[in-house]
Amino acid sequence: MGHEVSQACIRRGMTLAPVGLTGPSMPAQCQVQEGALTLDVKLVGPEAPGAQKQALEELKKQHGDRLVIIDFTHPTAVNPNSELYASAGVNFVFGTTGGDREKLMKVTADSGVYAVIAPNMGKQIVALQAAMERMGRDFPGAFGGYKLEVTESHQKTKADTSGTAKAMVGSFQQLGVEPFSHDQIQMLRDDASQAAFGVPPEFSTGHAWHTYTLTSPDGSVQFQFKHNVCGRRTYGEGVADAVEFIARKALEKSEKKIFNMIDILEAGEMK
Ligand SMILES: NC(=O)C1=CN([C@@H]2O[C@H](COP(=O)(O)OP(=O)(O)OC[C@H]3O[C@@H](n4cnc5c(N)ncnc54)[C@H](OP(=O)(O)O)[C@@H]3O)[C@@H](O)[C@H]2O)C=CC1
Ligand SMILES: O=C(O)C1=N[C@H](C(=O)O)C[C@H](O)C1
Repeated sequence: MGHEVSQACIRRGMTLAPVGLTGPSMPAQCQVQEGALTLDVKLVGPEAPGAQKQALEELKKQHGDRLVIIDFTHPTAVNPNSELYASAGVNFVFGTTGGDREKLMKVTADSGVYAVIAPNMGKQIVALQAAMERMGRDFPGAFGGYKLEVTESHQKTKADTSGTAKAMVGSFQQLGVEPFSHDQIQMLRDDASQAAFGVPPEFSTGHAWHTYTLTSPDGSVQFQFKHNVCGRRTYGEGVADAVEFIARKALEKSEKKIFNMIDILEAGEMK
């Protein structure tokens, strides 16, 4: 996702910072290619204590509120990274799923930085999430007694359960489905079950397929909602929308500081 979001931001005319934070197994630098452009990015890993914070503070000194950090890392980095951004006072767009989400929201709110935090940046999926949230609010209990089944398939490197599926389950619960916990979400992470689910093999290293099935108590009525994404380009485009949005909110000194992608869609600012 680091490459995908960098490329999308370059396509929108933004400037990519020459420094990025990374995890323990990454090299000291990488190249981002978009069109005819090739950019070198220095990578700062977590090995040297304080180096990541120092890198952020230097970038902030140079770019002020025009600097937006984009985080697509790992569930184990969700809380340490959000604490790092909060302590360095940098605004951010956060697509990483998992971690302690309540703590993430609290640290961000207490810090006063501007942030977009969302488990899915794909415009049409954000619209589906918004529609399901609204249906849950407008017609609570409309699917009373229905049984929910959720299957999600992602590349085998994905460490956690789909954050999007978890958010959708919240709306189905509002609609009155039988009790359903996140542990009941069926995760597919191996080639054989992904092929049986219909995922094209060329996307085994980057896809997100979700199916939600709701069945009436007597089995006579069934609803199915699906969103199947091959590749990751759609998220990169959503991230570029989020970066433009949050940079503007910071420059305007907006009173509301924390947003999700539904807020951006509702503001008419997803391209
Ligand atoms: N909101 C959305 O629309 C989307 C969300 N996602 C989410 O984004 C996250 C990343 O996905 P993806 O790019 O596929 O994952 P990858 O595993 O391909 O990449 C994650 C990168 O983050 C690095 N990393 C690990 N720890 C840290 C850290 N503490 N600080 C900085 N970098 C770190 C890893 O380095 P190393 O290998 O050394 O650990 C790796 O290079 C997942 O949570 C995924 O669910 C993905 C797509 C869309
Ligand atoms: O890891 C991914 O790829 C994705 N992660 C997000 C999630 O956990 O819901 C969004 C999308 O499914 C892609």
